[in-house]
Amino acid sequence: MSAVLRVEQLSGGYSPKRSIIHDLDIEINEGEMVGLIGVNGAGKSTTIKHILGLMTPHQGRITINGTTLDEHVEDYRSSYTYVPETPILFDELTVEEHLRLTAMAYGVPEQQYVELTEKLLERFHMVKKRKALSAHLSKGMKQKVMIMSALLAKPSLFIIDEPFLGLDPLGIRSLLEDLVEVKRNGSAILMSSHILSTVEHYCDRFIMLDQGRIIAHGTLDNMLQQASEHSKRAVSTLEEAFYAMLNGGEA
Ligand SMILES: Nc1ncnc2c1ncn2[C@@H]1O[C@H](COP(=O)(O)OP(=O)(O)OP(=O)(O)O)[C@@H](O)[C@H]1O
Repeated sequence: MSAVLRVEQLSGGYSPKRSIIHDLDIEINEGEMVGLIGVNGAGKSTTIKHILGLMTPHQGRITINGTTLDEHVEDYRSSYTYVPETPILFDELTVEEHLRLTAMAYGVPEQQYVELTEKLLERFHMVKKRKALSAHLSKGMKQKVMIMSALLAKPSLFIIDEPFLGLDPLGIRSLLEDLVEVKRNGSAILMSSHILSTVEHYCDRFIMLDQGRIIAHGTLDNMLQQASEHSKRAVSTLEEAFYAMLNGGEA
C-alpha cells in the first residue's frame, strides 16, 4: 500500500505566533478510510484546512500522492475533493449543472459522466431534483449535491467533514456504501465526524485529537486498548474510548 496523504510534523494556526495544531503525523494509504475525531475545538477543521492548502503551516510538510502544494499546485488540488460540513453551492445552478461543472473541473470523460450521474442521482434519491436550482433545495439535498460531486470526481483523496448531520437515513446508507466502493477502488478517505457509533463500523483507523495534538490513533482495537490502559477498565466501543481518553480517564 502506498501513502496517498502524508502529513509530517504539522503545526499551524490562524496567527503566525500561536499554533493551534501541534506536530501532527498522519498517513492515509490507498483504500483506507481514516476517522478524525475529537471534541469541539480539538483542531479537526484546522487540520483539514491545512491539508486543503487553505492555511500555511507554521512547520511540517503535507503531500498528496508525493506532491506538496508548492511543488505542483494544480496536481495537488485536483488530487482531492472536499465535502464541507456546510454545503457550498452556486444558488443559480441546478443539481445537474453542479455535477457537470465538477466533471469539467476534474476532467471526467463524457461517457463516465453520463453513467455515473444517472447512478448517483438514483442512489441519492435526487432524480426528481436534477433540474432544481440549488437555492431551492433542502439542507440535506444540498449536502447530497456536494457528496455526489465528490463521488463523480473520483479523486485519490476524499476529505469529508461531518457528513451525516444533514442526511436522512437513506442518504447516510448510500454515502457509506459508496465510500466502501471508493475505498475498494483505491482512493483514500479522511472523514471527520462526531457520530462515533457510525464511523466505528466503517473507518479502518482513527486519529483522536485533543487541543491540537494526537492523543490516540490506530485501528478500533488499538483505540480500545489505549483507552482501556488509560482508564484502567475494559472499553468496548469507540464512544467509550472517546470518553475514557478525554474525560480524565473515566469511561
Ligand atoms: N477562523 C479562526 N480564527 C481563529 N481561531 C480559530 C478559527 N477557527 C477556529 N479557531 C480556533 O481553533 C481551535 C480549533 O478549532 P477547529 O475549528 O479546528 O475545531 P474542530 O475540532 O473542527 O471543532 P468542531 O468539532 O466544533 O467542528 C479552536 O480553539 C477555535 O476557537
